[in-house]
Amino acid sequence: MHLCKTASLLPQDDIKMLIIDNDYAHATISLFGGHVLSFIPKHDNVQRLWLSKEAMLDGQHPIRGGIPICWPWFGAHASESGLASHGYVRTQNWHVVDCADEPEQTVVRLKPSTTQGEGFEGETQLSLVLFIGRELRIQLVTENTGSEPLSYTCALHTYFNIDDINQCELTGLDGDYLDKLQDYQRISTPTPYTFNEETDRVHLVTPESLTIVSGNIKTSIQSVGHDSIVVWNPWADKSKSMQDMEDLGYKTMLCVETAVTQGQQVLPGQSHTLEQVIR
Ligand SMILES: O=P(O)(O)OC[C@H]1O[C@@H](O)[C@H](O)[C@@H](O)[C@@H]1O
Repeated sequence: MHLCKTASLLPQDDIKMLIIDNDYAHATISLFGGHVLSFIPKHDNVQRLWLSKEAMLDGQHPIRGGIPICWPWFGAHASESGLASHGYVRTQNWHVVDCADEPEQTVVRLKPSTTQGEGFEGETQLSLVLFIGRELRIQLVTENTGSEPLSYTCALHTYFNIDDINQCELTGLDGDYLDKLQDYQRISTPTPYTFNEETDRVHLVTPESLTIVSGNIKTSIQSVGHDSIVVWNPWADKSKSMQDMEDLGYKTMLCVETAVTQGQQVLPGQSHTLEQVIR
């Protein structure tokens, strides 16, 4: 396929990278995983995404950082514990279906090589649509092409770049969350929402807009088509235990994930779009 003018394909390590460089932003997308690794809007030149210095770019392991695509399940598989966490499309090769330069953005559509895999019965078409301009809009579109109703979970598992987790506040969430570190106990969201320990929380709320404020970096996040927001930081001990994360990596990242954790139903012939907009 012909790439649009603002796009180029470059090999890096064992992965093909799609680079978008237009008047508004610079972005890097790994075709392994359909995975956005970097988004820098040119009006402020601030990197919005965090990528681990130890990330494995070998085209086999999931990439630690950027925006992993979790699909067709989020977290552990519901019944088969041996299957990969967060599904199988983040470790698949994706390809560019089309790419278009518009006046204020570049629009890129990617598809994985297959949507079928062990642990999932659905017949589907899956696309990732990226609108890269002053903001990054990312849409994960699942179409049910089979004759049976479909149910799945998914997430845009974004790792945000922050100055310092100890001086970071997340605004826009309230109500209770389910604490994955305490057997899914229901706990009330702190105000202000700041961080001083390992955090792995499923907020069963659907705010349209959230903001992460940390030093000079202020990132706004809008979500559509979700049933939850997941907030994750592995903190010190877990970072040390993870091969693909530098020991102090947890200090400069916060995952705020636009997610469907409760199960999305899609009727035959219908589709569902999970969307996150990052400014
Ligand atoms: O190491 P992975 O599979 O990329 O997952 C990272 C984290 O992802 C989060 O979404 C989960 O809530 C955590 O439980 C998990 O540890």
